[in-house]
Amino acid sequence: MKWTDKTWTQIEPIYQKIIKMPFIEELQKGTLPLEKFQFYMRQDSFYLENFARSLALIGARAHRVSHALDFIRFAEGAIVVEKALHDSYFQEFGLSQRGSIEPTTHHYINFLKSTSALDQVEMAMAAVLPCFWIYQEVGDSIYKNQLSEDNPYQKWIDTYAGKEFKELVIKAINICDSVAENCTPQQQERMTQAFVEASKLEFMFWDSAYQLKTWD
Ligand SMILES: Cc1ncc(C[n+]2csc(CCO)c2C)c(N)n1
Repeated sequence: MKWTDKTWTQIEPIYQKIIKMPFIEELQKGTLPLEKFQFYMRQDSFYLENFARSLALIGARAHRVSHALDFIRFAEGAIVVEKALHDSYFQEFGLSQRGSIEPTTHHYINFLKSTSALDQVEMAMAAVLPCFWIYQEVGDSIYKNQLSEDNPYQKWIDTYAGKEFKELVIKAINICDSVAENCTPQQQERMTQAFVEASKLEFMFWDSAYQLKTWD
């Protein structure tokens, strides 16, 4: 059994909880209060910038040059493609400043940075995989179950439900499976742990946006 198949079954309960979150259900219906989406977008803009730096660092540390190139391209994608989504929403919703990094974003960013700098590169690859894979599953699930045709969050949905994004995710999944093959069972277990932790942080990221959770 592939490492990714085995590992996804571990986070299936977290994924099921994510698709039933009010943030996701209301995003799907288009009824999510603008204030909550704006909070999410502002925090996500900090997240993306730091996530891209982690991807570039993983690229630099990858053993195979083809993986280095893939991660450098992922890093570029995080800045170019998703930043464009942010810029258009920042403009559309009149967001001028992003404010400051709130607790969950702070936690997630620092988890990614320390994992990609200090842990074995295979663990770092596993830690960034939920960011790709969960977004693709959530994007697909929203797209399939969508009722409203006039959704202010359609651009967000289309970014993650598209064919292009799916190909990117398959690439990230295949890289993890190929590095896992050369790992010991203990190392594979540590990869799984990093994957599970990042999945919990994905849940928390949406939950904190829904609750507008700040340091104060
Ligand atoms: C909290 C949070 N987690 C994941 C993503 C999705 N995402 C961000 S960068 C990237 C890879 C390259 O495009 C992906 C899939 C997000 N936007 N915000």
